[in-house]
Amino acid sequence: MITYKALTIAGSDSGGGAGIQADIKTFQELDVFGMSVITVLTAQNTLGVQGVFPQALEAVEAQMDSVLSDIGADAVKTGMLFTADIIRLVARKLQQHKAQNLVVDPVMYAKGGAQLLQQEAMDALKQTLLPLAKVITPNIPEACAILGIPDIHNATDMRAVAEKLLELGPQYVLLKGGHLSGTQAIDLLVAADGSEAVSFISDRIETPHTHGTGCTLASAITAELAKGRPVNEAVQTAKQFITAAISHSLNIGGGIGPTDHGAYRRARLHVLS
Ligand SMILES: Nc1ncnc2c1ncn2[C@@H]1O[C@H](COP(=O)(O)OP(=O)(O)O)[C@@H](O)[C@H]1O
Ligand SMILES: Cc1ncc(COP(=O)(O)O)c(N)n1
Repeated sequence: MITYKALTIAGSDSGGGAGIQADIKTFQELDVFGMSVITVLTAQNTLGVQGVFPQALEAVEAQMDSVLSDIGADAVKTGMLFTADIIRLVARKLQQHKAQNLVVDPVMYAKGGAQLLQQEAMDALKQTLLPLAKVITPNIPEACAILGIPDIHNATDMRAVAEKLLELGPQYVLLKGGHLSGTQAIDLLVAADGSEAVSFISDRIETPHTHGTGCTLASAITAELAKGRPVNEAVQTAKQFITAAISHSLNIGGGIGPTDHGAYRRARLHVLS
């Protein structure tokens, strides 16, 4: 029986691989009841982003009030927010509704390069949203853009970058290493309470089809936090989930295909049967 509830506040990806669609699929696969607040509609496919349509602030506010005043959420994730006004509104409403277990994925670019956060929204992200987060999940280019430093190119530099991000106020930083080269995909978790840094390592899978991997990882963390799991365990399950999804990624469309959100469940059923 599903007893836990998770909310995603993010952009819609018409192509189904990232954004709200990836998040809801992931919540469902991890046995958590999924809800959504849509901030932006994107016209998007495997080839790129053809259109970006931010929703009216009243529409974002009304969705948040509807969901959080009645159903509530055990954990909340934010993804594509696009404008400074939407970021400030979302931060204010999260505080008003005393949202628990907030995961902030500071989405800035799509895999094809399209901009998913306006340049002038960076300050609002840093000042209003990151300090509310239990976990933030930047990839390396996002982490370096937030800090205003040049991109890093090796795993040994990840620790310093992740620790610098803690100064912005989140309780945990999961710095994702998917953008580095090398035979492994390494993500690093650091905590503001001074506990040991932990690396989550998988083999790097040779595939171009990684559309939505960041959204999927962050929503899997959110689902596990909704169940009351500690952050370390939530990230561990999420890393297994995304690794299975990338291992079975889908060669659909003519560009960067999505991952298979059902692969983790099927692998577990196979082991259990
Ligand atoms: N080729 C790959 N093989 C295995 N894991 C990967 C690969 N690419 C990314 N990952 C993992 O997918 C997740 C998303 O990572 P990343 O690509 O860095 O973020 P984003 O999707 O936000 O750009 C991370 O857990 C990362 O380690
Ligand atoms: C609506 C939306 N949100 C987020 C992403 C980023 O996707 P990724 O997980 O590949 O970084 C995207 N392409 N579209």
